[in-house]
Amino acid sequence: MSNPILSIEGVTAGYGRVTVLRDITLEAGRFGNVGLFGPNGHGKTTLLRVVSGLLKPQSGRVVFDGVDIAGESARSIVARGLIHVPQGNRLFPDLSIGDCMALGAFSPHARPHEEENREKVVKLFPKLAERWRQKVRTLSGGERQMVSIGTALMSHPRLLILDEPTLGLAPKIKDELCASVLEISRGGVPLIVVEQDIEFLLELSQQLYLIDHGAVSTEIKPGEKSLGHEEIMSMYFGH
Ligand SMILES: Nc1ncnc2c1ncn2[C@@H]1O[C@H](COP(=O)(O)OP(=O)(O)OP(=O)(O)O)[C@@H](O)[C@H]1O
Repeated sequence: MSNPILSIEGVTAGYGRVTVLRDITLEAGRFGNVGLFGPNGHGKTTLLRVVSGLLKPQSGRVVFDGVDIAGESARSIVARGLIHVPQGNRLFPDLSIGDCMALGAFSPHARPHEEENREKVVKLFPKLAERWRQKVRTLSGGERQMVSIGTALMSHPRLLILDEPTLGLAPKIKDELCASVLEISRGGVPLIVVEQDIEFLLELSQQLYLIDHGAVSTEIKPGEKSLGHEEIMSMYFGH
């Protein structure tokens, strides 16, 4: 057991006058990977946006590696090695895969590791190596997701956040992607993952938080309780 690399302490946040997150407290990186789950629209993405500096919280602290980063710019948070892969492949369509990878390594802390990280990405996603000069707009959904995660790995993450990485993927591609995410985790990068596929989330995570109406309604730590698929579903939908 190690210290958490990230602690979210009493975070309240929202959009304009609408409050979405209410006094959220959780931690990541102490036991391994953290899985976040819960019904649609209950604030998971909003929480990730607060962590990565895309949304300023109304109150609370986001402590990454001992420093409160709440309200810091997204750019400086990336430079700390906290990397967020948002939902839905937000990539520049006219860049090639190679360009995306170079862009991922732009941050000063990532540049010295560019070559080693490129090798890791190519090993993890051999399909990308075959299409290195191909433009993003010509890629399939699965390939774009690989580019998104590959670009994040080029940023030399110390903590990697994935928002619904398997969303909308066909079963075979999804299986490939799940295997790659598990491989990333075995490589020692702690993950925070939002995912609707509970089986995958249970396989990947050592610690789980259920986000319900913008608050943590259940936390499951290793050894406390082991939840199966059916119990998780009943937490989701009620009895
Ligand atoms: N940019 C925005 N402006 C205003 N309201 C927003 C914005 N983004 C999200 N919301 C609102 O915040 C609430 C939480 O949305 P959020 O995307 O965080 O939920 P989620 O749990 O990640 O859902 P999903 O699983 O569907 O992505 C929703 O009511 C949504 O309408």
